[in-house]
Amino acid sequence: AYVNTKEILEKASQEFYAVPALNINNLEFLQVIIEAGLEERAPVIIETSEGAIKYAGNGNILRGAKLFVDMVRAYADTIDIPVALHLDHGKHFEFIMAAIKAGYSSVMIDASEYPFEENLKITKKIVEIAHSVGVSVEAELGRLVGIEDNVIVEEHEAALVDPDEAAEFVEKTGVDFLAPAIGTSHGAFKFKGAAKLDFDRLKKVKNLTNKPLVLHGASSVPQEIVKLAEEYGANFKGAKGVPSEILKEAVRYGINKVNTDTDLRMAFVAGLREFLAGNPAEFDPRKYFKTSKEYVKKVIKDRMRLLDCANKA
Ligand SMILES: O=C(COP(=O)(O)O)N(O)CCCCOP(=O)(O)O
Ligand SMILES: [Ca+2]
Ligand code: NA
Ligand SMILES: [Zn+2]
Repeated sequence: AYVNTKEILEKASQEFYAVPALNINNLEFLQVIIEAGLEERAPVIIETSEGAIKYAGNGNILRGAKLFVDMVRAYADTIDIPVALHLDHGKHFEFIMAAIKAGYSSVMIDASEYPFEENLKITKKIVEIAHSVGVSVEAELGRLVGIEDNVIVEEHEAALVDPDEAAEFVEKTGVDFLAPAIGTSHGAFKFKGAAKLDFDRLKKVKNLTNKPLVLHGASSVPQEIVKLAEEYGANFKGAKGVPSEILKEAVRYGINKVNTDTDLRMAFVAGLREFLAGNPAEFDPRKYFKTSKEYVKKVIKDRMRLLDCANKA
């Protein structure tokens, strides 16, 4: 069934587990996400960035948003696990409104690079609009460090969430779930030294807001996948993610939505490189993504179990 993201996350927050939020840009990732959800009996949160919407719609924003809603609902309306579609990192009003108009379950307004009062004002406006038509809202406090396409934030501006600000922010904006920056970053090259998240801030944000919380930049970048891809020509020197143990701890302290994109991308490209190296004669697009899809599906199923949302559908 096609549901509101808030429904999935409120339950997760009550029961202290988390749900992976899985980014898609094409049909193949959607297919394996749905299969994984059905096999693990897990709730599914699918999300698309603004870049994904541009990509799917050949630059036409409303067409891209509509395409994703129709693709996701074609699956969601025909299966018995809850499925939600979320706009990830909505930074531009045009994309947020297109997602709402197209029928997304929820939208993120990411105004976290602006000063607090500005972020609050912008977020409040989006919440009023979205809530008026039953769409739930995610917002972000603090800044991620790192680069992922157009999700680029200057390193020196990196600032972790201020827990006292979080309480005021949630109170004044009415936002449904919050992404507090606690030390992660987007992409495959996280952390300067050892992987470390600021759990002290996380616990405070949870206690002060009592809202479902979102961890961005949460991919683990499993080394076996990095090695496999490199065996077939990839160059992922220095790739590093969030270790599973740290993710589990984040869930214990109140994280309920775990944004995962890089791990899916790495698994897909490792599988693609391996398949193409071993099948020089293959050119059927229903065949040459086979290994990629198997690897992505396994990453998703493992993460559903790690976050304890398996059998929670
Ligand atoms: O927090 C995350 C995922 O973090 P991860 O990189 O650790 O998987 N996300 O919000 C996903 C970011 C997707 C950005 O994609 P574009 O390239 O389309 O802009
Ligand atoms: Ca941000
Ligand atoms: Na998001
Ligand atoms: Zn993110």
